[in-house]
Amino acid sequence: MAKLVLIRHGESVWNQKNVFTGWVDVPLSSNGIKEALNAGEEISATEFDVVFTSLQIRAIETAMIALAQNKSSKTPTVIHDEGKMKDWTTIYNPEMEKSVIPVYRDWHLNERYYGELQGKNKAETAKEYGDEQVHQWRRSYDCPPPKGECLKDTAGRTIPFFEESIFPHLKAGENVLVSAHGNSLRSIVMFIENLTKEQVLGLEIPTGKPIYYEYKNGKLEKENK
Ligand SMILES: O=C(O)[C@@H](CO)OP(=O)(O)O
Repeated sequence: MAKLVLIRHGESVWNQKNVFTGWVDVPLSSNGIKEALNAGEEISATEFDVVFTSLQIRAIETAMIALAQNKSSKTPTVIHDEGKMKDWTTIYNPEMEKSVIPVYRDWHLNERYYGELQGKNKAETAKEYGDEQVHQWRRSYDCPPPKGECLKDTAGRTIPFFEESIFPHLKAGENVLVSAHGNSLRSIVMFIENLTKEQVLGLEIPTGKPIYYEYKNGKLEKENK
């Protein structure tokens, strides 16, 4: 049996300002760092075999801060893969495998691209375009923000990555941590839990709160902790 833990990054400095972020690469706020520490405490007993994050610092920081609390004697280490080395142990000293948890960063897990809304205050945007229109842009499956990605577009990159790069580790019985973003994770949760377009409209993923699944008998089952 293998465990999958999904964590949305802790609060970012633009979450704190209520600003659309998307692909803008902002760090965690001090509250977000606290959330990452708390998440780490919560998952500290789980020994992870591999970690995946987006390319964005708020998700990478969250993973590394959370794993700093881990009971494992292994050290999370970002593998600078750049596609050149599929099996990192061939480049790094194979001995390292005993002391390292590989952390892979990949753009496919980046937050939904928010297009022209990036950098705009969410409350001001709602005043300008109306609450319902902004809700559709933020939470619907197939209504994209201006020049941005709808959730379906985001799923078009997160789900193939999940199936091709993450799932095989679960099948091999490895425990996997994924540190990503509110909407890139909504697209993954929608896929895992087979949610409808209507159901995903109401799906919110809070910052820094781990979501737990177990892989057994060929499928992922949610653990209600
Ligand atoms: O601004 C963003 O990138 C996202 C996540 O923080 O915002 P929302 O939750 O409104 O989709």
